[in-house]
Amino acid sequence: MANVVKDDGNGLDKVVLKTPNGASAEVYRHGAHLTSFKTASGKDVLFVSKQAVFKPPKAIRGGVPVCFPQFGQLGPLGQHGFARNAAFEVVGSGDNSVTLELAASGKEDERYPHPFQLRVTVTLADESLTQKLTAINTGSSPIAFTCALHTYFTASAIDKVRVEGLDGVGFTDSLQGGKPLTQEGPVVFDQEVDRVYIGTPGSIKIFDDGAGSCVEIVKEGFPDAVVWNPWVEKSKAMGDFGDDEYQVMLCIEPAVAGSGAVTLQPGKTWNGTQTLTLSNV
Ligand SMILES: O=P(O)(O)OC[C@H]1O[C@@H](O)[C@H](O)[C@@H](O)[C@@H]1O
Repeated sequence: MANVVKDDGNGLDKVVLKTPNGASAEVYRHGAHLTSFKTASGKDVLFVSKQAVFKPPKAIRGGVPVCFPQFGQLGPLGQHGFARNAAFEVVGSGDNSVTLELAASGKEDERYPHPFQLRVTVTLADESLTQKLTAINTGSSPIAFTCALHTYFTASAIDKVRVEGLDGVGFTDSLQGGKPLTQEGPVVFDQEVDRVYIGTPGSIKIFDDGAGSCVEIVKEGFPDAVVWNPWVEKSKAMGDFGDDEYQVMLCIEPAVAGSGAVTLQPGKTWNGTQTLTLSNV
């Protein structure tokens, strides 16, 4: 069931999805931002900061900001592009799904004077959720973009979490000026982490020994994955993030980043998806 809520209490519109067995998801029109995914078995998969600001154009801290048409600082635009700051329209819904669209005219930001359509479709099932990002070049010249589904996951405690699936994968370390390194073993968190893993496998798993759960991320179309935890000092420096919240979250972000930008010819379409599936371990 897809239900549009006209005012979430902050004056913003959101769409609530529910399955008959009790799974739910919430997607804001602002940024096509997924802010909640609760499974039928009762697990809250996504983290949203208690300090998050629900005031456009500011991006919401947590859930899944859509970074488009630029990931991070990989281009002339502001950090992570402008889609996460923009108002989307609801253009379709099904039993357990909703599609939101940004019809960009090319006037949104003078540093990116290209028309495009960006669609985000969220489909909910009892223990899984799929997010599909579709970009269409609606202009008359090629466009190039990088992007990410900047997914914030909950963690019972950050020292109880390990990320499997990146062993042997090369990454650039954003905390060392983009130094190229290779992952050895699982990714664990005992300090600030800000890395772009390049050319990753299609499945990455987050094991949370404190919660006795595993979230599998299956991605297509996104060659790369960003792994981020702000740790102590960066948490304190962010106004919309609690000082201690780095202990209960981590970001794994399917991305087009280190592998280089996608070039899309006029009239052509690009798709990227991630499916998040919860299981007990
Ligand atoms: O504060 P923002 O713009 O939402 O970015 C959060 C983080 O996003 C991550 O993707 C970047 O790798 C980090 O460097 C950045 O700090």
